[in-house]
Amino acid sequence: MSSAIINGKEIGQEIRKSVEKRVEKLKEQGIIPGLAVVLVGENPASKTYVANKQKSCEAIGMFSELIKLPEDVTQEALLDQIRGLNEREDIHGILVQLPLPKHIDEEAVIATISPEKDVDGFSPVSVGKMMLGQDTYLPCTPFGVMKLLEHSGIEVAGKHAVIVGRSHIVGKPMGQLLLQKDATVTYTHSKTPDLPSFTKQADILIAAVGRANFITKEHIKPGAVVIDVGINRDENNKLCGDVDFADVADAASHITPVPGGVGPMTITMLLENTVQAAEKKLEQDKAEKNM
Ligand SMILES: Nc1nc2c(c(=O)[nH]1)N[C@@H](CN(C=O)c1ccc(C(=O)N[C@@H](CCC(=O)O)C(=O)O)cc1)CN2
Repeated sequence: MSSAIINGKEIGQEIRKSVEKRVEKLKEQGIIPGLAVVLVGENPASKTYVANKQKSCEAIGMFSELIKLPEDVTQEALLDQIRGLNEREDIHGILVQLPLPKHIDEEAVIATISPEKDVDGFSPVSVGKMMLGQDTYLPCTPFGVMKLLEHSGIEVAGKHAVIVGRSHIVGKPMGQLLLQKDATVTYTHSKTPDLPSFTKQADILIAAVGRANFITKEHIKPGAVVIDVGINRDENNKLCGDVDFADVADAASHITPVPGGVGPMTITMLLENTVQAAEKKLEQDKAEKNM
């Protein structure tokens, strides 16, 4: 069997074109959607992701501002920066690049971002709303996976989705979004005994465990859709996912590559969420004017 490769770069570009049109519309009404990106320290991967986020914003006419803080910034100084951004009229979305240095309380930082500007969808308010199926900003990576499935014509309802991984930013919300589309969801993780006995039941397998080439053919039911959320380096320092692509490709009906699969969708959905935030703010301002 040969599998269809889901091209996240292409699908992401298509979505970005429609987001760009919405940016143009906002600009006609005097609004430039603005994203503030807070980067703490010198983590090389984080620096690359942040640079890509800024470049992607600028490419579709959005405004982006980088707030670069030293590795030893205090918790209070970081919270002050976020409180300041919460008040700014020209900033519609705020994100704090993760991971943060160990001395910083990540949960407190995320909880300080105003829910109206939480375009990463990580704050307790956003997570609660997502769980309840209410209107909110969805976390960009799981949101991007849902878009990949939709654009690839993959039906989710009635399917058995198995998630490998239980992180707050990918695994947990991923299962929730699939559940909301009527999939039957099983969560597994690095400590699940006899993992293949679970993953082999998956019509849709989401690998988000953070281990290079961890998922092999023995984990896959023939014809399964395999979505690789991992971003790792192998023993030769080559970028790779959680799925051993060469081993699994023939068994899967559809598969995402790394790079070029889920990764580009994460930034695409960040653009979508930020434009949504600017649109909501405009509507709110109009409603207040008419009161
Ligand atoms: N505040 C956040 N922090 C982090 C998030 C997040 O969504 N919000 N996710 C990850 C990192 N990340 C975005 O921040 C991210 C990772 C990877 C990619 C991507 O496009 N990957 C490319 C390969 C890039 C490369 O060559 O290294 C791909 O897979 O094709 C985008 C965004 C953790 N932190």
